Amino acid sequence: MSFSYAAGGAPVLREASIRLRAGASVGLLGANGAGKTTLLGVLTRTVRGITRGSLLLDAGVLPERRAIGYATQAIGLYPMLTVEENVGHLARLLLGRSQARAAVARAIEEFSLGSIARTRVHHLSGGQRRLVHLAASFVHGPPIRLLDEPTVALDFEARQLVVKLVRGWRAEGVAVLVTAHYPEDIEELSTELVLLRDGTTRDLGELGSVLSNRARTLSLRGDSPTSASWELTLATGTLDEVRAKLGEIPPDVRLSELRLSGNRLRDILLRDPSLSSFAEETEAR
Ligand SMILES: Nc1ncnc2c1ncn2[C@@H]1O[C@H](COP(=O)(O)OP(=O)(O)OP(=O)(O)O)[C@@H](O)[C@H]1O
Repeated sequence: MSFSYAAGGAPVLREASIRLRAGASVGLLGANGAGKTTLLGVLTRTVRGITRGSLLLDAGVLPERRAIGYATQAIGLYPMLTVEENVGHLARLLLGRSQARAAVARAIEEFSLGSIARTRVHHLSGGQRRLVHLAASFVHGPPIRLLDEPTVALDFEARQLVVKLVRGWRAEGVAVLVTAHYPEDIEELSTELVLLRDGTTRDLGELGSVLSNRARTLSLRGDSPTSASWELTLATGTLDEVRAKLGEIPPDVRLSELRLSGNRLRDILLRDPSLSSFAEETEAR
């Protein structure tokens, strides 16, 4: 499908398609302004503009609105209401009074918000607000969950909680679509990758296969804090290649005595492939 914000305006999305599956999580990659939020808006019908074609989710057409939970990038909470009241407001709207109470209790527990449940939102930190926003967005337990930059402002513990929750949702069969600015976050939150560039989506496949095509990196670092020039990084495809490189070091030299440009070797680091190097290369291309 394609999408423009105004008639006659340049399309933000040209050839975009997305396939979400129960129990899988698609990480949507793309530079600032690539159109990720727009794509989520089209999926949820929350943006106004000119859409051509249709977006299909799995084999069916877009399901009923309540089947989708959308945690937008911008936090939408009532600052003068408490955490419980904010989550409860959405629960009543989406589920009705009879089911709302239990759903709110579940969401408060799931997002570890018990200690601040009766605190007004305007007293909360940015990270706490983000968690409340996520809890409210998914209070109705939708089978499809879209998360636009869910890790913004979260500290390490809160971020780990979100990663754990998303993995748990997948295990329950929820279909997830997530955007994040840091490749590490996408790596932890996704099982599949889609790249959005020039308004066109490219299905990159499963995260595991994207990473298995990446090189391991072997770094040998010296003990001079001032000189960066003698950090030696060898990109290697397999562990055998790393062993072969190490094998090039004469056997009578102990690694601890190895000198690089006259400096003593301090540590050897073998890094597994990660999405960071992939993202850097894709953005440069
Ligand atoms: N309401 C709007 N009206 C007109 N143009 C818009 C509107 N919202 C976004 N755009 C434009 O659409 C393009 C895509 O924006 P979008 O927010 O979807 O990108 P993004 O990939 O989510 O970016 P980021 O990573 O910075 O969040 C940008 O050029 C932006 O200026």
